[in-house]
Amino acid sequence: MLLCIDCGNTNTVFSIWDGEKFLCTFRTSTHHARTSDAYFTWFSTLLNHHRIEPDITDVIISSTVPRVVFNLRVFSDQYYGVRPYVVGKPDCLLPQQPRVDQGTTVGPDRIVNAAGAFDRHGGNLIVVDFGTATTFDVAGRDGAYVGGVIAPGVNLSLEALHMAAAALPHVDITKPQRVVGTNTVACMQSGIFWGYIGLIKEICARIKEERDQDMKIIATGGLAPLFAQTEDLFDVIEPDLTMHGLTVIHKYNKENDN
Ligand SMILES: Nc1ncnc2c1ncn2[C@@H]1O[C@H](COP(=O)(O)OP(=O)(O)O)[C@@H](O)[C@H]1O
Ligand SMILES: CC(C)(COP(=O)(O)O)[C@@H](O)C(=O)NCCC(=O)O
Ligand SMILES: [K+]
Repeated sequence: MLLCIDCGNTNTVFSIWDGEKFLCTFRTSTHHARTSDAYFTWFSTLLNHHRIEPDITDVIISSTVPRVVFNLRVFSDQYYGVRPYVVGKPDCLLPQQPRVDQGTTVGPDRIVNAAGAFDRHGGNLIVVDFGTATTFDVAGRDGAYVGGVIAPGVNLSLEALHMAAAALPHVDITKPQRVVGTNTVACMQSGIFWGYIGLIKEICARIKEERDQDMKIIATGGLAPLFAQTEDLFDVIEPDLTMHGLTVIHKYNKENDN
């Protein structure tokens, strides 16, 4: 069985793939100081709770936080005797090489999103990923990551208002009833919600225009359904897209004897 680990700047997600389906998905906050033993304590407790006894033979990791990779490698080695594939490292093969400026680093989550989306939908698409940052990851006709857009994440934007302005409270995002808010919280929610609707529409339209092609738009991340409520922004919403991409890259490595 394959353990897929997707480590974002806010949350780290573990999923076990049995070759046909994901058996379970567990989420914890990302902390670079978490030790291999702490990962195991957390993970094995949840597995016991759900009465899952996996036979983990392979591990693949995507991490947007470089510092956590060391402890995840130790975790994989100590507890499963497995050398993990780490997306973005030279010893993890990619089905398609990213086509970006020389010397630039691409977030591994974005490469994984492009691979996962290409596997399900073919080439020429935009993945909108609502994470700590909101990213637009563009995959070309052959499925390669060819670039994209990085915008501040939804919660990050709300937090920034709260941090910088003494009179603005911490608020959670929801769809406001009206555009014109009649209290502080409603005003802030309106700014972020409708601002994001505009941002998503404008960026996707401009990407399509720039590439002179119609492109499928796939959304992932917890907040995708919230924005899809109002308008037809996405062709499809796939919460497990990054995890699926990890299984695709793992399969590619196996098929190529890596
Ligand atoms: N279902 C959800 N509802 C509301 N907020 C969410 C949901 N899922 C994620 N978020 C928020 O989106 C932000 C990023 O989430 P996540 O996808 O875990 O980011 P990352 O992959 O960068 O770690 C967090 O601030 C989190 O609170
Ligand atoms: C853009 C990101 C911060 C998004 O990370 P996330 O929101 O998933 O935590 C991450 O993909 C990253 O650090 N990228 C490196 C720069 C790039 O992709 O061009
Ligand atoms: K992400």
